[in-house]
Amino acid sequence: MSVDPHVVLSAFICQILRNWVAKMLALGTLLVSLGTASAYIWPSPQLDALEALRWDQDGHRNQPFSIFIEPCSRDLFAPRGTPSGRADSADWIRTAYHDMATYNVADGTGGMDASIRFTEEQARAENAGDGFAHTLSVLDGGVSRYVSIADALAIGTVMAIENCGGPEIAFRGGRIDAGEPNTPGVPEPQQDLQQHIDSFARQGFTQTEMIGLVACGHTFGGVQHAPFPDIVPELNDPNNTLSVTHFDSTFAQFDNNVATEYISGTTKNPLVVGTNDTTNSDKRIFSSDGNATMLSFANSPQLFASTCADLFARMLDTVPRGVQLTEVITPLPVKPYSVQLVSVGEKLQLSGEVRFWNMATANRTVTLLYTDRLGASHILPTPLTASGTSSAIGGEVHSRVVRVQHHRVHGPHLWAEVDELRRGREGGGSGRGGSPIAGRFDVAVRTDANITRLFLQQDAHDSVNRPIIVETEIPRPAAPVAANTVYEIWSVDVGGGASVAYTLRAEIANGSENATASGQQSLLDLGNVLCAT
Ligand code: HEM
Repeated sequence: MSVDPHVVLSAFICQILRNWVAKMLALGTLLVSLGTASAYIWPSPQLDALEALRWDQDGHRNQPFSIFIEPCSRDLFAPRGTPSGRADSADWIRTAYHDMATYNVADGTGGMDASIRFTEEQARAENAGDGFAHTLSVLDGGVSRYVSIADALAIGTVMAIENCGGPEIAFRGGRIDAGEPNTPGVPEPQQDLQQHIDSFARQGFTQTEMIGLVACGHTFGGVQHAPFPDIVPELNDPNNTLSVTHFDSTFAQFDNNVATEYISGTTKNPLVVGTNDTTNSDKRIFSSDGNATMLSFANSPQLFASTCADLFARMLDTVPRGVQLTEVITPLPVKPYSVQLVSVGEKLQLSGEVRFWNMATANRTVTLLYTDRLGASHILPTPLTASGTSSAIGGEVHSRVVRVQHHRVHGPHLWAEVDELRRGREGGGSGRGGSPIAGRFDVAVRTDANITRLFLQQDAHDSVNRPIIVETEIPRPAAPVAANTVYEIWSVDVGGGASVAYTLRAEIANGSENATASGQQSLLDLGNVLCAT
């Protein structure tokens, strides 16, 4: 049998990965000195996925969210594309708040756990409107085994705030999706001030923080006529077809107008100047400290922004007791993507991309280097080509992606130099399996690797839509199928489905220990690492 040249799993690849990780650990001090103390160590499948969703927003390798809030007044669900007066960005922020607002600080239940996705919660009067269903249908596009629905909602919220003029929000990942609806508890406009103070206390916020969080949220969006006909009228306005009375004059923009207009008495906020005083909850809340907090926001856009940055982050980090969030996820200065080592005859070919965050400008030259097994350094002969730029936070920060293709390599260490700055580090190796059309994996396994189990993992959803993993065994061949003197081939047919993503994993008997290592790529681009030694 001939060896599929696209398949290789080797001790050599593992050596690259391990050396790379060791170097990244050594690099830790440098990362600290670059001001990215919380940058994690690549590779980490979960953090890689969260980092990409959080930061690779526009341009090259853009992730699925930001286009839905560009421009920030965009309403994907507007009837026949009319200017509806609504905005996806406002929906996402309100959805996150309503998901969190069930939190009970006393018993640790509720909080950001995507329980708002249950129709039972959405049917409650406290969750009037269809913005929750709209939001989740869009943000579902970012959910995977590494990104929970609640994490996707949190990232969408961060983007909506940041990309629409707001401050940078510290984002942590690791939220866990609820398996059932939470106890009700979202505040409603007809409740009195004491009920709101008590409600926010249960959620973990003081009265002053309540004023802040409501003002921060209500710098976006407004009240729609359909779900709240007793609060706002039908507008019969072709430029506001869903009759939304906005909280301030800039409903798709983060700014302190919600405070300046309130303090100056020009506000049209329907929860302040509504004709029915019973539902004027913003008025009662904003004035509950003699307007001191709102005055401070009106006087200082900076104070408003920094207060909102803190409160929004706390809102998103309010999770059920026992859920452990990650460190704040900052962009990795150097991040490899889709790094693959492919066997071609007796050689290995390296290809892939490296993202340089805010570092490699068009004027800089990027060089990849590697050391061979004897420790000698070499420069990859062909200069790297820029394959695009990506950006985040409304275009404030940019990364540059360079592509390395088909360089033959012989050594285990690889790193990047950006002009005089040596900061990048090398990527792992790869196995690449099967044709997406035929849906078959042929995996070359080292005969001396002592693999006890080889299997594929595939994303799926459980009965309440939480991401789960389905496993497919790759059986040990009944009779060894030798590829050459070093490898034998294990195979599995996975059926059709060109766009299915798989992770290839192995359990390896190492004395009495089992070890598992993995990476994730699509079937078309399986850039994985399987440590088989
Ligand atoms: C006492 C507390 C609160 C009450 C009574 C309240 C009430 C309301 C009401 C009645 C609406 C109209 C919804 C619609 O028509 O679809 C609304 C919209 C909104 N609320 Fe609140 N809210 C409160 C707190 C908050 C907080 C703390 C946040 C976020 C931090 C927030 C964020 C939003 C946003 C972004 C919208 C606009 C939604 C859109 O335009 O689609 N609210 N709120």
